[in-house]
Amino acid sequence: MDLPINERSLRMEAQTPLVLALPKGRILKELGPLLARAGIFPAADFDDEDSRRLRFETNDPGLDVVRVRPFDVATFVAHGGAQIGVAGGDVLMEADSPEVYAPLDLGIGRCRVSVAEPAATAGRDDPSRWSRVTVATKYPNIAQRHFAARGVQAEIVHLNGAMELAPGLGLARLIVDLVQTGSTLAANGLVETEVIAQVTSRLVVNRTALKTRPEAIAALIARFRAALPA
Ligand SMILES: Nc1ncnc2c1ncn2[C@@H]1O[C@H](COP(=O)(O)OP(=O)(O)OP(=O)(O)O)[C@@H](O)[C@H]1O
Ligand SMILES: O=P(O)(O)OC[C@H]1O[C@H](OP(=O)(O)OP(=O)(O)O)[C@H](O)[C@@H]1O
Repeated sequence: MDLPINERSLRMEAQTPLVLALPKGRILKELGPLLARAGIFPAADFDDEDSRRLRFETNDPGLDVVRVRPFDVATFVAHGGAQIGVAGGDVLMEADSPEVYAPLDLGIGRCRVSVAEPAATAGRDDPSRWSRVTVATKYPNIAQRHFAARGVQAEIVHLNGAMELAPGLGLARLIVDLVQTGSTLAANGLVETEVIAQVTSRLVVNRTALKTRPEAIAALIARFRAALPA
């Protein structure tokens, strides 16, 4: 019997593996044990840093994983290329996408997004009297929103790393960056002056996929939830 086109495409979609986008780097290292407790075992070369493959099957024929840069997890999930992913709260705040739903805090990648400035000048004048300030950051949206809420216009110098160098080299007065132990700031003569947000990594889901494949996605969320430490 011929099925109507909509029903046919829904059935085909239900047979396609879900794609889980995972961030390369430090979060992936912390995520390993959690994936194992959730019963998700990617193909053996997933852990091989020399492998050029980016998409991997798992022990579950209904689930593939892709390994992408941390910021790109939000983009893949927002566009529906990956239906589910793991992203830091910093990345989610920066992307601020209505298509990305974050139902589960995984409690890993714990740090904060903060403002920092040179120890030598910190506290010298009153920030509430500034009308503008130069800020070096890889988080232009977070920084702009943070200062705009205080009536200060942030002029952003967009860097992808080593923000801590910027004040000393005259690129910006302040930085907005991640802080965990504070040792990177201290090693570069900076002090944390304000915490903008606490950060952990979240399980994220594409909102449309949540409607089109609700059972498969709910089952995966439940597996991650059950894998969290009590
Ligand atoms: N010092 C830290 N302590 C704890 N979590 C951190 C720390 N630095 C980053 N994170 C978390 O890990 C995520 C990925 O950071 P990581 O440093 O691995 O990648 P990145 O250097 O930002 O990525 P890229 O390779 O694309 O530049 C961040 O988005 C944040 O949520
Ligand atoms: O407070 P701390 O414990 O010192 O951690 C903070 C540092 O960690 C992150 O950098 P990362 O090590 O990921 O290097 P990156 O700049 O290449 O992203 C962040 O950008 C800080 O530089």
